[in-house]
Amino acid sequence: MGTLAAAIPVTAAATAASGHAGGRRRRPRGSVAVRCSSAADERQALFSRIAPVYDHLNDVLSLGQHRTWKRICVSWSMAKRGDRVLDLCCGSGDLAFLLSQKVGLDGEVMGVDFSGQQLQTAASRQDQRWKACYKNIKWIEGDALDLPFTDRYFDAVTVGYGLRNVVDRPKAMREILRVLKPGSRASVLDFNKSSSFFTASLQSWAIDNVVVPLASSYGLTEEYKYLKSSISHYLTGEELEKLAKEAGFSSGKHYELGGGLMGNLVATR
Ligand SMILES: C/C(=C\Cc1cc(O)c2ccccc2c1O)CCC[C@H](C)CCC[C@H](C)CCCC(C)C
Ligand SMILES: C[S@@+](CC[C@H](N)C(=O)[O-])C[C@H]1O[C@@H](n2cnc3c(N)ncnc32)[C@H](O)[C@@H]1O
Repeated sequence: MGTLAAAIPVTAAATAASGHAGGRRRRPRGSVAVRCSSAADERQALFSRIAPVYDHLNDVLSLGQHRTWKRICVSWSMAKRGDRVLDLCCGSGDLAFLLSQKVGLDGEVMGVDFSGQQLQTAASRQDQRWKACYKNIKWIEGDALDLPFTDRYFDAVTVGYGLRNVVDRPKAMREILRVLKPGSRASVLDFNKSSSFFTASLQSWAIDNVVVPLASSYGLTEEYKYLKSSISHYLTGEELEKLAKEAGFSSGKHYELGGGLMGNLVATR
């Protein structure tokens, strides 16, 4: 049974955003975007379940390194002061907050995620932060496969650990292309599906022997076991570059980070 997937504003500000988003793409009157994918529902539920401890476990399990990888992802998006940018699959907002500092109060940041719980975490983090620029962020509950924005709307898009988790990656890349202005970039950070036996073995060992056991102490064994299987079903850097070109991007280049444990695709429209 699918559930309604629509840009349901999380806050009053987001209500404005969905209006400011250049208007939604028009659907025939009376129609709704219905997500008929139990896999998507399961992932939405998974990320909602882990929302309360997500940030903490990321910091502990990566020894804070994920923040470095996210800064690189945002830097490579080429977002600059005054830009209108999208953090897709924003979760608790790490990349959106980094983008906010890049674009400043003259710019706009839209954080989109289909997990209301993740967005609630993001919104409460925003309330607790003192930097004035963070007022330029709006959180929108929406689906990466059916973005509530008009064509050529954004100057940059970031996706942090999101593309691996969407159920239709080619469709997600086509949506990202659609909402990007010509010549603009998508910067897609995720785990690297390494061709190096050593790196792949280290990554697998760390997840089996550190990540999952610690997650188990929070009652999240299955959620973090999903992490390992999702990486095994992800795309290699070369396949990500091909995915970008097939979606219509003029170029796509994948760079390994963190000794090959992570990777970042930079795709230019
Ligand atoms: C920010 C990171 C992962 C986000 C993330 C993505 C997912 O798809 C998940 C799916 C299910 C549960 C959780 C997640 C999730 O948290 C990357 C850093 C956090 C990782 C959980 C830790 C990865 C450890 C590395 C394999 C080894 C690090 C070695 C060294 C300490 C740098
Ligand atoms: C691992 S988290 C990444 C969060 C954040 N970008 C970060 O870097 O920490 C993946 C996020 O993608 C979201 N997500 C997965 N599929 C989605 C979809 N089809 N539409 C919107 N969000 C989606 C999940 O709800 C989750 O918050």
